[in-house]
Amino acid sequence: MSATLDPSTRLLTEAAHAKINLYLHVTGKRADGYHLLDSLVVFAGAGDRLRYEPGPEPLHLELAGRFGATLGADAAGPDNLVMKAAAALRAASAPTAHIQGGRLVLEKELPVASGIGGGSADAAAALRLLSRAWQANVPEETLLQIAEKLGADVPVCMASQAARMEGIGEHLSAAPMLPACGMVLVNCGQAVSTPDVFRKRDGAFRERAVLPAGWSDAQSMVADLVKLDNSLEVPACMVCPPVRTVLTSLADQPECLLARMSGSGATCFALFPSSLAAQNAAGALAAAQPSWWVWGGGLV
Ligand SMILES: C[C@@](CO)(OP(=O)(O)O)[C@H](O)COP(=O)(O)OP(=O)(O)OC[C@H]1O[C@@H](n2ccc(N)nc2=O)[C@H](O)[C@@H]1O
Ligand SMILES: Nc1ncnc2c1ncn2[C@@H]1O[C@H](COP(=O)(O)OP(=O)(O)O)[C@@H](O)[C@H]1O
Repeated sequence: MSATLDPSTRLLTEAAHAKINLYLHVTGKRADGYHLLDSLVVFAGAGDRLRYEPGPEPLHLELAGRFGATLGADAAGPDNLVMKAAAALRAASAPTAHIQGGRLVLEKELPVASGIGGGSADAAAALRLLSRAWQANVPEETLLQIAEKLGADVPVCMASQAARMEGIGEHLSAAPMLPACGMVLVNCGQAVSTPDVFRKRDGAFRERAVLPAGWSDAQSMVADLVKLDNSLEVPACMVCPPVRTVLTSLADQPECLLARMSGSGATCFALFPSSLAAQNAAGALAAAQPSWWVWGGGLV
């Protein structure tokens, strides 16, 4: 059945969840300048949402949501990662595919250029959604190659499930069994450029982490995570000093188990024993700092 005949909204919407790096070790650097990473990636309930209404060509994108306007004037054009994903999928689709135009609406609820991979999650959501809607029939392996070309974080966002990420982001393996826990995300409002932060990183490379098969509770996970770190936290603080204030504010919250920066920043996360504890902390932080973006809840 073609996507135009299918009235199901579920088929034509996709969540683009925030990607959080529980730790991020920069373990080396490739000849082309890209950095080798070792990271445990999880996905938070927070996210953007992508909707598709199939229609005549051309395909166009509309931006909505809290951060829809932050992306800039040309943001809905061909440089948007959603449109890049659509173009790449169109080129790789099977001859039998039902490619259409119509309207994509991106509800942008995640802060932009903030270390939680919002753009990457949007690109992955577009690949999942349009593959289905267009019956593109693109092999999984080709989809992952397309994802890799769109950005280092896009492959892990395809499944949107906890994973260990290595290489420059293309080597994915199973994450340890994760315990239930709560998470708070805070962004101070300053966009941070990923290449700038990588450029500022200095000093020895970190080793690949040794991880257990799983953790039974949040406390034992944190006991291991504190031995690891985010290699980009120090350079990100040089680029964006308010990250330090955010980390201190998170660590000061009752029941906070760990406060750390995600990706290349500036968004920081804190782990809590439960979603309820995280929601309480998020409420307190949002009241104290109305200009910050604050989210509290659980993992996907
Ligand atoms: C640092 C991480 C960690 O998860 O997250 P974010 O801060 O972006 O969320 C990612 O590796 C970012 O992935 P992504 O944002 O897709 O990066 P890309 O667009 O591919 O690359 C942007 C730029 O970052 C640098 N880069 C990125 C990834 C990597 N492994 N090494 C790098 O040196 C390069 O200068 C590159 O030109
Ligand atoms: N759909 C999109 N959402 C966010 N950023 C996008 C999107 N499309 C293109 N970009 C560009 O990608 C860059 C990285 O964005 P983002 O994925 O939010 O960063 P990060 O991975 O650090 O959270 C931004 O500077 C923005 O200009």
